[in-house]
Amino acid sequence: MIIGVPKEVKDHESRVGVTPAGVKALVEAGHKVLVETNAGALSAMPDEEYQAAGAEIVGSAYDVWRLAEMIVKVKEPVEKEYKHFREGLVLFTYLHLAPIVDLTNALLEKKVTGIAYETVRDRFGALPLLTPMSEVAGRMSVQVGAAYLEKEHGGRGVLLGGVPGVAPGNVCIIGGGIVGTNAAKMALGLGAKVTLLDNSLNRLRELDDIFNGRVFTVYSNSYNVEKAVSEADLVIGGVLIPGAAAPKIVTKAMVAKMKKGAVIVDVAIDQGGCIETARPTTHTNPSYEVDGVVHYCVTNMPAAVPNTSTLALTNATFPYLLKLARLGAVAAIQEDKGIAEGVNTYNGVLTYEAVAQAQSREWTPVAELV
Ligand SMILES: NC(=O)C1=CN([C@@H]2O[C@H](COP(=O)(O)OP(=O)(O)OC[C@H]3O[C@@H](n4cnc5c(N)ncnc54)[C@H](O)[C@@H]3O)[C@@H](O)[C@H]2O)C=CC1
Ligand SMILES: CC(=O)C(=O)O
Repeated sequence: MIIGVPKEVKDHESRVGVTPAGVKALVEAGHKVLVETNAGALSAMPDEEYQAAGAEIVGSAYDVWRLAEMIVKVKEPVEKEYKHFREGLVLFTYLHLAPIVDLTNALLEKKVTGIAYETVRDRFGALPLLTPMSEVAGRMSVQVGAAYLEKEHGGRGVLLGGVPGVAPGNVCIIGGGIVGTNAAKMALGLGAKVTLLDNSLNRLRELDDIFNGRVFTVYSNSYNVEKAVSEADLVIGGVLIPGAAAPKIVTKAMVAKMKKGAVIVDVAIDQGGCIETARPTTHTNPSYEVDGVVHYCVTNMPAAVPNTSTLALTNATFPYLLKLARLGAVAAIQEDKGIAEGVNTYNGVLTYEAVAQAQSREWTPVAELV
C-alpha cells in the first residue's frame, strides 16, 4: 500500500503521524511511505532519518495526498486540507467529528473512509488511541493551570502546593478517566488538595483505591459540581462520552460564581467542551476570560510537547496502521471489530451513532456496508 504522511497544518500542531521507526517497519513489510518534507521536524525527527528508514520525501502536501492510498495524520483536517479529499481515500487520524459539521460534510461528500483514532476500541472496550494523548493532556493540564494561576497570567496568584502556614490550592477535576487520573497524579505531586468528580460510582471506587484516599472522590451531580467548582482555584474538564459532543457539566451560572482569577482548563474541548463557557482556543491564543475566570481550551494540547507526544501516540497507533496497510481498510474493518468502531465515515455514509446524534443525522453501522 502507498501510505502518505503529510505535515500537520493546524495551529502549532507539531506532532507527526508516523516516526522513522514506523516507516522502517512499513517498508520492511513491503509498503511505500511518502513523507512530506519537514513533517517530523518539530518532533525532532528530521527528513534524513525518514529517508534512512526508507521513506520517500515529497516536497508538497498536494502530492502526498494525491499519491497515497491511506493518509496517516494526527489532527483532524482543517478547512484548507478538505480539497485533498477524494473517493476511496482512507484517512487514519483524530477526527472529533461531533462538533465539526463542515468536516463531516466534506468527508461524506468525497466518500472518504474516515477512521478516527478517538473511537477505535481494543478488546476490553477501551480507547487505545486516545489514551496516550489523554495521559499527556491530563498531566499537562495541571502544569498549564498552575502557570495561569500566576498573577502575571491573569490568575489569582495561588501556588498550588501552598507553603508551610498557607493552605494549598484546590484542584477540582471533572471526569475521572485517563485525563482525570493523570491530572490528579500531577496535582497531588504538587501538593494541591484534589477533588475528583465522576458519574460512575465504580470508577470513583477504583480511584479511591488508586490514590489510597488522598483524592476526595465525589459523585457528579449538578449540586456537587456547583459546590466543588465554587471552591476551586483550578477546574479541569475531562468528561467523555466516546464520539459524542461532551455534556455541559459546568454551567455558565456556575462559572459566574467561581472565585475571580480561578482557572479552567477544559481538556474535553476537542469534543466541544464540558464547561458551558468554553470555546476552542489555539496555542497561538490559548486563553480568554469569562466572569473573571481564566479559560484555557486548546484542542491539541499535546502538540506543546511533540517529541513525547509523537512517540506516545505512534506507540499506540502503529499496530493498527500496520494492520490497515497489510489487509487494506475493508478487510481490516471486517476482521477487527475495534477498527470497525473507529470508522466514522464510509463511502458517503455516516457510520458512528454518537456523531449522528450530535448532528441530528442518519447513520448506518459500517458492518452493514462492507
Ligand atoms: N484538548 C486536548 O488536547 C485533548 C483532549 N482530550 C480529550 O479529553 C477528554 C477526556 O478523555 P479521557 O480522559 O481519555 O476519557 P475517559 O473515557 O478515559 O474518561 C472520561 C470520564 O468521564 C466520565 N463522565 C462521563 N459523563 C460524566 C458526567 N456527566 N459527569 C462526570 N463524569 C462523567 C466517565 O465516567 C469517564 O470516567 C476527551 O474529550 C478527549 O478527547 C484528550 C487528549 C488531548
Ligand atoms: C486527542 C486530541 O485531540 C489530541 O491529542 O490532539
